[in-house]
Amino acid sequence: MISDQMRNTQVTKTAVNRHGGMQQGSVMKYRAFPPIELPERQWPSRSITTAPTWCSVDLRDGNQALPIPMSVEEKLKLFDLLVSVGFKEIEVGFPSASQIEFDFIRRLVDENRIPDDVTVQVITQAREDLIRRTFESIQGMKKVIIHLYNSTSPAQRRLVFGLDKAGIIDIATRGTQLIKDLVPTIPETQVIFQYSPESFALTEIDFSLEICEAVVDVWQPTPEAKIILNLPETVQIATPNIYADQIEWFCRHMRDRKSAIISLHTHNDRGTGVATTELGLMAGAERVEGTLFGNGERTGNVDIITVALNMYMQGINPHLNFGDIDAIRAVYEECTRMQVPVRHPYSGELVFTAFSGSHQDAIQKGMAAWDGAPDALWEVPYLPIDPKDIGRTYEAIIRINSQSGKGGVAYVMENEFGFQLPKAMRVEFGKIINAIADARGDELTPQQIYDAFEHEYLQRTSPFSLEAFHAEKAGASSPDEVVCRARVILNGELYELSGSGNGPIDAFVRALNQASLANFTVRSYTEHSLNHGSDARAVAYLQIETSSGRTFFGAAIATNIEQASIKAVLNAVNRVQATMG
Ligand SMILES: CC(=O)SCCNC(=O)CCNC(=O)[C@H](O)C(C)(C)COP(=O)(O)OP(=O)(O)OC[C@H]1O[C@@H](n2cnc3c(N)ncnc32)[C@H](O)[C@@H]1OP(=O)(O)O
Ligand SMILES: CC(C)C(=O)C(=O)O
Repeated sequence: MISDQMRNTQVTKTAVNRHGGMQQGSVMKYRAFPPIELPERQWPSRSITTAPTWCSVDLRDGNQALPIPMSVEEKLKLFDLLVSVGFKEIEVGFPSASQIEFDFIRRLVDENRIPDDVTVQVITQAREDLIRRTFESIQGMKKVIIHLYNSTSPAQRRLVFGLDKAGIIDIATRGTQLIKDLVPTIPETQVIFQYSPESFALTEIDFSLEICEAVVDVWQPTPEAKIILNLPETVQIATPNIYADQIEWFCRHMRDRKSAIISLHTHNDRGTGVATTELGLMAGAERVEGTLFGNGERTGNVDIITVALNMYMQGINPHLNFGDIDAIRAVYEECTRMQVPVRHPYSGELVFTAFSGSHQDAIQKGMAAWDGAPDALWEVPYLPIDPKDIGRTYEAIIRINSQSGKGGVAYVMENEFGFQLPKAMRVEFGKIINAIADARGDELTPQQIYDAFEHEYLQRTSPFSLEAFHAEKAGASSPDEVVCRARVILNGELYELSGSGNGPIDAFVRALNQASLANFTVRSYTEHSLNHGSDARAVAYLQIETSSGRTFFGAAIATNIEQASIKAVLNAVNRVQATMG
């Protein structure tokens, strides 16, 4: 008979299962991983000072997570890329998994594609047939890392293997022994042995140590011929400090630390793969397995590029070269059919781009202050590293939309088109661009910004236009005076003007004012050349103030600076007319 209480429990469970959704109230479905007892942990006060040994697992863990695993040709291409980036250890596959995996490894050997300073790694489960097949695949290699794994966590022991701890240790030690027995069959190959207690991070720490020491006892490594103990965070279940504690605990409790290389292999389920890896290094590990851009099972493996460039930005040479990140990304995307998200650290399309005004302003000032000397400290706000170090250009740093400000607009005008707008003009033009971006509700391209500049300042040919202008020194009696003659068209009518002043602009302005064609004074004037060589042109920027106190800029381009400045006067006056009528 079912009691009322049981019936109620069943009803509740059915309801939860049918409707799905997150558990409300007390969350009973999950629990925190127990902390590691490590009262005198050292890692929090350590820092990373040197690069670890990097091992790329793109061609194995990355590949096994792809909807369409890579072909032999794709794997070859990615392998060459990994070598060119500088990886000295590369896990090339799971040779017993498929013919493609096997054939790829054979191509590497038969076509002599493995550089002498690169060691390839192959993975196998602790099963005899798979181990033997693995040995077939590596025949003829000079050096290889054979990577044996079996899962050790309580859940996997119970659910996957149906074995107790002794049974799990037996799988690992028998696998190790078989590999050891087979090594003499490939005397031309130097074999390094790697063991992974898969799901290490979910395993009781003393059992992780017990199984690794059992494997060590079989393999018998020495300080000269070390074993690699790879301690994976196969699935992330805790905050990064727990993994760091696990690594430090393990290193401190090992019997023979000097005969082992401690390796990290983290995933990203909680989005903290980089953090766990960095803390794991602080906790004593000396090797890191991961992938480019973090490809891998589920949320991926740790992104080695991020870890390496995080070191680089702290002044540590990572000994991996990501100097052309876009080319690396292109090969990666082609081979894996994965896409690097636009906000991915260092490599995403938008990660060196600022849309917002205050960021743009600070970047523009930072870039202007940075002198580019090799020993100059990079301190451009909002750009943690110089994009050029990884082959990104400065062009896309500042992009303009309605969140942008005058600094960004000025940056685009200068960097894309060579216009050094005066400070006050930036304010005026910034507002014009902001209004356009707001109205369009879209990003403005540099060309659209230039077009707006041209339309607003350079192409103001009515109601005034200039037919001719000539200025010369007044003569010996007034050496500081300039006289000018100008032919100006206003609303289709030609005016012949003359005036004098302390320079051509002053003379022209006086001529316009004396003829009562306009009424203004000049507030500021700047000029610079626009480009060099035979087609050198000059740009003039001129700010006028009307009798009512309003100011307007005009700008003009011409092959000589005098022409540019006189046209800029009329362009400014035309803007007054267009605005005030
Ligand atoms: C965390 C990781 O990334 S580990 C690497 C995982 N990578 C891959 O699995 C990719 C390649 N794998 C494959 O191609 C296949 O799984 C193969 C070739 C390895 C094995 O194939 P199959 O034997 O057909 O299937 P399958 O993988 O399901 O085998 C499961 C069996 O292996 C056992 N097993 C799983 N892992 C191991 C291991 N490391 N050592 C020994 N036995 C293992 C399981 O307990 C299970 O045994 P059971 O059949 O008695 O229940
Ligand atoms: C085999 C091990 C190292 C692995 O891939 C993992 O734990 O993710």
